[in-house]
Amino acid sequence: MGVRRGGRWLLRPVTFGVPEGVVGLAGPPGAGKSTLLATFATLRRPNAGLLRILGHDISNAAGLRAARAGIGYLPARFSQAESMTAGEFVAYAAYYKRMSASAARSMLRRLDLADAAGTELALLPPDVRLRAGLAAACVHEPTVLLLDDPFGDLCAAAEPWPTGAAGPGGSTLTAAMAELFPVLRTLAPAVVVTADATDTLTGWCDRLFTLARGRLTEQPTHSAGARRGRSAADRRGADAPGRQDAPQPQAVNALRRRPARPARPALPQLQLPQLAGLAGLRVRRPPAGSTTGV
Ligand SMILES: Nc1ncnc2c1ncn2[C@@H]1O[C@H](COP(=O)(O)OP(=O)(O)OP(=O)(O)O)[C@@H](O)[C@H]1O
Repeated sequence: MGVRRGGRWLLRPVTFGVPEGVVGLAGPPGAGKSTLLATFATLRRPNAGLLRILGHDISNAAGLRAARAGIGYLPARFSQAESMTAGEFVAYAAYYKRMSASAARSMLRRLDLADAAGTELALLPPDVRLRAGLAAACVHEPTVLLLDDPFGDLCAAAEPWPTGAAGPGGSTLTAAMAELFPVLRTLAPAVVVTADATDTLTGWCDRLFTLARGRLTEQPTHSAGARRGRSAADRRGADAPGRQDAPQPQAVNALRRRPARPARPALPQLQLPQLAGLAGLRVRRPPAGSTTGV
């Protein structure tokens, strides 16, 4: 199939298949990754050729309906829902997928979101917010999971801070990826995940492709074991002996090529009761022995 947009081929007509496992798709901004993923998600039609999903030809209504039932799709910017709590967001997804509220609750538990369920998406750290997005995309247990730039916020959070101070850094990103990728593998038999930088996905996927100037090219994936070994080393901490001589993780090198973000004004450090007061809420103290803290 082929995909065109804005008068040019984003994917020149080509025959290919997406196998089981985790398939990475990397390419520079504007290369067409989001458009290709939206095509896989059946939100767009191919401009040439035929697209079959799970054996269904999506050019007829019955095939389209059957294919859609097996697809989970997380667009790049689901943050429009940021004033919803994680629990509301997953419940809303369940409602639209005609799943029960208990399916939503079970997915929240499965993605370790029970404590975060009552917190607005905007207030959650990027990795937890991503897990909420995954829970919403997978509440109906899809066979094909399409994730558009899911690590974008994590990558941005790992950038050095514009003040010049060291940010959380690539080791935090690598540790988060080391936790997220095994989870991704359990969510659907086939997972397609995009990123701007190839290095972000190298070592994590079973197959890795780049999309540039309308062509898909398969790249070496390197072994996931090497990546796991590196993340274990990263988690041992920046002060570990020999750390400074060690090669930088590839993900960090990729981040360095990103343009710096504008500086954010420093926020005063407020305690929970003050924040709640600003929002007009009353804070209930947790019962003694509670681990949630709120
Ligand atoms: N609404 C539109 N109308 C016309 N052309 C568009 C439109 N949106 C995007 N395009 C074109 O499609 C190209 C691919 O956009 P797409 O968002 O799929 O790229 P991408 O690789 O996902 O990039 P990014 O990571 O920046 O989202 C863009 O370079 C642009 O030329």
